[in-house]
Amino acid sequence: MRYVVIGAGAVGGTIGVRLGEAGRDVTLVARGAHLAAIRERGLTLRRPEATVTWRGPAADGPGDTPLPADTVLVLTVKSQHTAAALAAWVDAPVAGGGPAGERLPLLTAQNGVANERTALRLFARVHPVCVWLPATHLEPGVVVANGHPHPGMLHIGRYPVGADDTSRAVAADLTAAGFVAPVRDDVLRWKYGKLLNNLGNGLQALLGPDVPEWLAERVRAEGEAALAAAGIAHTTVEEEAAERGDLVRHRPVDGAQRAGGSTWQSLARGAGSAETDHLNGEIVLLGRLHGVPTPVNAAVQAAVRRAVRERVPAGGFPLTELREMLGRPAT
Ligand SMILES: NC(=O)C1=CN([C@@H]2O[C@H](COP(=O)(O)OP(=O)(O)OC[C@H]3O[C@@H](n4cnc5c(N)ncnc54)[C@H](OP(=O)(O)O)[C@@H]3O)[C@@H](O)[C@H]2O)C=CC1
Ligand SMILES: CC(C)(CO)C(=O)C(=O)O
Repeated sequence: MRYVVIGAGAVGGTIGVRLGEAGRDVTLVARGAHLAAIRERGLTLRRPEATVTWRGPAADGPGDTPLPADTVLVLTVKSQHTAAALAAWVDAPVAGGGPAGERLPLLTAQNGVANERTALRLFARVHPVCVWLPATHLEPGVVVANGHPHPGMLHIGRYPVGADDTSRAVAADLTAAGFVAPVRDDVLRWKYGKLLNNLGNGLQALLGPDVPEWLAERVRAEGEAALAAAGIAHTTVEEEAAERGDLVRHRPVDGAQRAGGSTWQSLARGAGSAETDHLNGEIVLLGRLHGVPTPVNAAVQAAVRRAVRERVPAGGFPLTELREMLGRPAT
């Protein structure tokens, strides 16, 4: 199988370079200064054990040449970019006839739980991936992958349930590339468990590493209540941690710890958007549908949108203002 990684940033860059190192045929899709840097100097992947530079095909879209029929598309853009990325690829011609949306499997290797439904409107074969992979992308052409001894854990299945030959074949390639890659019949249950974990992403992006415990607990408690009211199953923290065990731990790279999670990185890069409306926003949506109040998740959404708009530096949002937004002024 060949892999086209759409959005070769922190996660996509790590997956793509590792698959390439394992001898798989990989094309990295990127845009802007990052694409220019990859084309000029290759993609540098810094890891705890070594730094490697990947030099292979890099593209900004599908182009006119039909994609080989054994291509697997791996979507690794942030959730707010999913619809645009899929629209660019759905009608790409495939060798032997037919468009990518009908012929090719699409992996959604992203946080959040809405990408799969968005994808299934356009792609007939959607494979959710639950991504545990600590990586950082702050400068063009460079990705830092802190996972050790394995770069990450990638649970894979078929949407909406089950697993098939493609899930198993991709898992085998990911395993050959060094990842822990369990095949799951219930991969969405793992993704909902991960969603609860990712409710802290926005708080970390706003406040930095010292997020008050009461805030982290409130976003999670609201999340658990909304999922329970909606009748949605999710993995527990303990279940996920037991699976990961010592297989994927954070290790410093070039003497530096990982700076912050994926939403923190969006603010640190001064990106024009963040993923929070698809993480905390998913809980707010479920709360509205099922009559569960979710004021803290809604405040985090609003605060992150404001931080993006006003270009607040990562971790630089005043806690007092967040408290005001929650109707809980500083005492
Ligand atoms: N970073 C991490 O450690 C982890 C991230 N995740 C999840 O993985 C997903 C990806 O996150 P992450 O890797 O951090 O994100 P990044 O922003 O590092 O990488 C995504 C890349 O995709 C590019 N992109 C966006 N739209 C397009 C497009 N239409 N065509 C080509 N390139 C495009 C972005 O460019 P631009 O910068 O211009 O927008 C960016 O370079 C998210 O859902 C995230 O929550 C999950 C676990 C860990
Ligand atoms: C779990 C965490 C916070 C770190 O890997 C992540 O998923 C992210 O950065 O988005």
